[in-house]
Amino acid sequence: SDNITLDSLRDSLEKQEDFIVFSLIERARYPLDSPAYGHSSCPGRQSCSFAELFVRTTEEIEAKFGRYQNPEEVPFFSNYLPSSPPGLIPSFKFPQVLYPKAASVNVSRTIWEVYFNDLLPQFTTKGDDGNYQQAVASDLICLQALSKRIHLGRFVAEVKYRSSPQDYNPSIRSKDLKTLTELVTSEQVEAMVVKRVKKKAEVFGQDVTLDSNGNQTTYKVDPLFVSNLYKKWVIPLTKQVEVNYLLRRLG
Ligand SMILES: O=C(O)C(=O)C[C@]1(C(=O)O)C=C[C@@H](O)C=C1
Repeated sequence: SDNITLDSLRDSLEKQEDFIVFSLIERARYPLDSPAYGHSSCPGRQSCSFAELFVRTTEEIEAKFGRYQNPEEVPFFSNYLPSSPPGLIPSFKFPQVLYPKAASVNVSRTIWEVYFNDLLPQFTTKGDDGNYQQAVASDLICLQALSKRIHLGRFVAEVKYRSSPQDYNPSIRSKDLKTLTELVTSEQVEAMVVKRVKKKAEVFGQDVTLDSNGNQTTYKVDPLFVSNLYKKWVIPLTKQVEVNYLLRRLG
């Protein structure tokens, strides 16, 4: 856990951008497919959407096979997860970096709501092609990628705190959200991230054609949508995770 530095975490955040852009591109292959988000029957509960049922069921299987042994992974429906049968998962000791009382900081609910209500209709076309399983499987990949990125804020906060606890302690004690937010903010880094993800969306998502007549470049996902996603949601939620984590750091 001593090997983790702010630079290594920023490196990880940068690599995760590739996966986030690719997963958005993959989901954008299908239209909105809105029936997948309407209600269907859900065992043991009154009702839930087809998408929610798919995510719950997949998380159950992934939990059994050890996905959440890695503290970087955060499920959307932690209440229903089964434990793994003894001996199934090869043993591995993940470094324990997080402060136990702050590790459970979680914005999964917000990510879920923002993704389905705000984001999805923006980067998919209108329409229904019946590929509901494929669409929600791609949604889950996007959701997991966004959640992992945003919840990495817990590790970023831990590393920042360890490097200068004296800077943070007074604001943690007085629960001063404004100062804590200022302390974790680097506007320069944020501007660079937003610019870089736009470029990645341009490079990874441009439609490739051999036709040299039309020189109008088109993209599978609008690069401006991707940079706005980061500016409006991904970075602010990461900072919210950082601040909420710090608030529990002395508990
Ligand atoms: O790199 C950091 O220091 C972070 O805290 C991560 C992050 C981000 O979400 O990309 C968030 C807050 C900072 O203002 C800069 C960047």
